[in-house]
Amino acid sequence: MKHRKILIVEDEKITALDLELTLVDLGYIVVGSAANGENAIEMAQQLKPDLVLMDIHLNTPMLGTEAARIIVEKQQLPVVFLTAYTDNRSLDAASNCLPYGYLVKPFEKREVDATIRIAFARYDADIEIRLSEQRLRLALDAAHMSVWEWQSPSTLNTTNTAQLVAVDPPGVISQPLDMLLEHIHPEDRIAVQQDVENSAHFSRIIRMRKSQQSEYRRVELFANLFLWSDNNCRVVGVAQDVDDRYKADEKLRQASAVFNCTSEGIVITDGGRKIISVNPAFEEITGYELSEVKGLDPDDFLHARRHSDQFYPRLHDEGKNFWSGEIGCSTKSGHRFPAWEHVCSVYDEVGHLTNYVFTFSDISELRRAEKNLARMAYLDALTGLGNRVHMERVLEDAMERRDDSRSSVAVLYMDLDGFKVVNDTLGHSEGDRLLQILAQRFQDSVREGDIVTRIGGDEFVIVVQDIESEVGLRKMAQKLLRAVQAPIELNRETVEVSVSIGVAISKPSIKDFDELLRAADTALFEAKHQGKNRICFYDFVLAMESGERLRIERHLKQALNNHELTVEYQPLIDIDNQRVRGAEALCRWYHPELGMIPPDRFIPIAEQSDMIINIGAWVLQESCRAIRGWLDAGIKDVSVAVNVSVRQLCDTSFCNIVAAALKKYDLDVSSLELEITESALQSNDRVRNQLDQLRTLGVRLAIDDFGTGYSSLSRLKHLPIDRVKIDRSFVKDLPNDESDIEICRAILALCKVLDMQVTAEGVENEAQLNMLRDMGCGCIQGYYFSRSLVYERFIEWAKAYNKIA
Ligand SMILES: Nc1nc2c(ncn2[C@@H]2O[C@H](COP(=O)(O)O[C@H]3[C@@H](O)[C@H](n4cnc5c(=O)[nH]c(N)nc54)O[C@@H]3COP(=O)(O)O)[C@@H](O)[C@H]2O)c(=O)[nH]1
Repeated sequence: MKHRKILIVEDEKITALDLELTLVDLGYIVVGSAANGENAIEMAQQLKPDLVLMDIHLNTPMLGTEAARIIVEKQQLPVVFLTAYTDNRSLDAASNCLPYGYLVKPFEKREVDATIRIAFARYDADIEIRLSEQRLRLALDAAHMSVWEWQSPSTLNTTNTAQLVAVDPPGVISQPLDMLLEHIHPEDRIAVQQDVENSAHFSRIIRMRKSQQSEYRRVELFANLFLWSDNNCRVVGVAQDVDDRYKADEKLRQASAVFNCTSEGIVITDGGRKIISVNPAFEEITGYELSEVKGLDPDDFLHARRHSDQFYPRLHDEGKNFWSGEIGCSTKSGHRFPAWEHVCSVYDEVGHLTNYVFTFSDISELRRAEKNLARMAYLDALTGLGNRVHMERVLEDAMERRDDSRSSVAVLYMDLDGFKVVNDTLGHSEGDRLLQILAQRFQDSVREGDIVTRIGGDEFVIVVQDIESEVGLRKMAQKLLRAVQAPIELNRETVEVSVSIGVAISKPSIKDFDELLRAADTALFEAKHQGKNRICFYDFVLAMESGERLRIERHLKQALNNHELTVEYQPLIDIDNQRVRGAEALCRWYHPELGMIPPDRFIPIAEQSDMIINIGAWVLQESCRAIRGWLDAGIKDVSVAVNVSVRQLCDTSFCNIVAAALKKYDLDVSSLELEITESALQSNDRVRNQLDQLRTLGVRLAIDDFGTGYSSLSRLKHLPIDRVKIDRSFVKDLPNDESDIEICRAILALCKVLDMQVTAEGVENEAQLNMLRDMGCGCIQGYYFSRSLVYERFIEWAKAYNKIA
């Protein structure tokens, strides 16, 4: 206690000297003596005393209390005031400096000693408290904690000004509770208020923010309620910023939920791949429990094949730290399943491998679905047969194999005859039913290795591999013909259809499957052309014809532009008045190199593309131009019959084309007749609509080649038809063939009832003419009268005929 340094501040020199002597006598060191406040502040800084004895009433501009305040503020030195008398103002000012004692002049030595000793003792205790507070503050700071204190909880309400002392690094926050509550998230405020009012001890995590601008952070409040000795209640607690921990916990909780609830199996191992943990999905998928696999390497029991020795080292070397891929896995019962697995390595903060995480899912379902999809991609949904893609695959494979073994492959290309009629008349569901029944019949008719496919609409292709002989193939095709011919029982009706079959056998000259298929298609085309319901094999002649077809197709595109087409007119004779009643317009093609190409060669080719639309429109124009010319040349009451293909009728602008041609040449609608084949009439609704429109326009319609198609005589009455043309095949053998006679008679009789006119075509001799006239046929066309004539020749011919007749 002694040898402590003391600074005396006293303006009365004698008092100062007396005090100094007393202090020295008591064993203290007097470091200096100041007579005014300014000196005192300076000396306190330079001499660094342990205590200042300060006269309250310095007789200088700066008061002792003011000088003491500055010294305490700057140096936190203990101050003891010296005073001879004390007024209240001086005492209040002195109290604000928190002095460590008062000495009243004149001093008693013992009193001086006691006061200074007490002052030092208190000061030392304060230092201790300050140090411990500092330590606490540092500890709180390190723990992200604040201390808060609040008095009188019994009077708590938000307007209460009770003080809350929060030690919040770096400083102490002191604010009323309602202000503090403002910093608490609205949803947490009531709970905090209730805790403070009602609980002796509580802890709670709340959301709090430092200012309006800052974000809410999670803070954990701990508090205890104390009853102070003055009977006041206090709540004292700490608030710890746990936001980072809370977020980390939240992530852990989420990770744990994923771990427990995901449908993917998860295995966590240590760095040596010994299993530490597995999730419920792992147990569900594999049937193993954790206790059974703990400490095992997944490669030892889960993976059907171990990862290679390089696999794990490569995982680290490549720096990706994860791998994904398909792998075979086994369950506890030995069942194998395909799995999609992710392997991920985990490192600590210094880069040491600590864990592996394996996640995997059973992808058996996916693989099954993929297989089904693939199957569906090759399957015709309606019939269950393979589809075009399947057929092409099979054929391609078979052709490739043929290269190895020199065996042959055959394709039977089949197209139903008359399927459209069934579809249009009985409806699509009956059409579908028919296709299903026939698909089954085809299946039943072939051998096991033969592949039956439906490649679209009513087209079927059968691929026959390793064929033994052409004879066997022919037999097979005939069997198929018969299978189709047998009556088919649908839901509403029993129907009969037939099929045309084109057959092609692979030859060394046929390079690929596409070519083989084209060959079969060419043969099919020929089968249709020859009258349907038959088999046609692709051979040399057909190859030539097909080559010719390609040539025609190529040249035909230019024929119209190159003015190679012309129209000729074959007279139609009215038997009753023996006059020319008109002509049929017949298209001719004179190619500069290929020569004259007859219409039955190029028209079917034009009909396979839109070329027929342009050619047909051109023939119509020419025909109208011809009528106008004949009228102007004085040949009255003639009309022209123009052939119209089904493709033209499907073209929605056809009616307008007809109307425009008539208008252009100022013709009456009666001067035009359109000839439509029976099959065109049965095509589809679009065609029927066009025919109705043409009818409304006033154009007359005729059925060409009647009897060769599918129209029954009884169906005639439902068709928008004015004239029927008896096909020349029924005329050819008149007057000798009984059945032809019957057919012609029946057609004529029915047309009479239905009030339809009749033309017989292909009349080549007088006997045919006489018989048809006797049967009541009104109009005749044929070589007997004339072949087709060019426009100018027709004028001469018609004038001459009318004169003679
Ligand atoms: N869509 C279109 N089709 C057309 C057009 N021009 C012609 N054709 C069709 O081409 C087919 C063949 O016609 P073509 O070689 O002209 O033969 C016609 C006549 O020459 C022939 N005929 C006439 N009388 C006799 C005869 O006494 N004997 C005999 N052997 N043949 C004869 O008949 C054909 C006319 O037949 P049709 O049309 O059925 O009345 C033919 O199908 C034409 O329709 C065209 O511009 N568009």
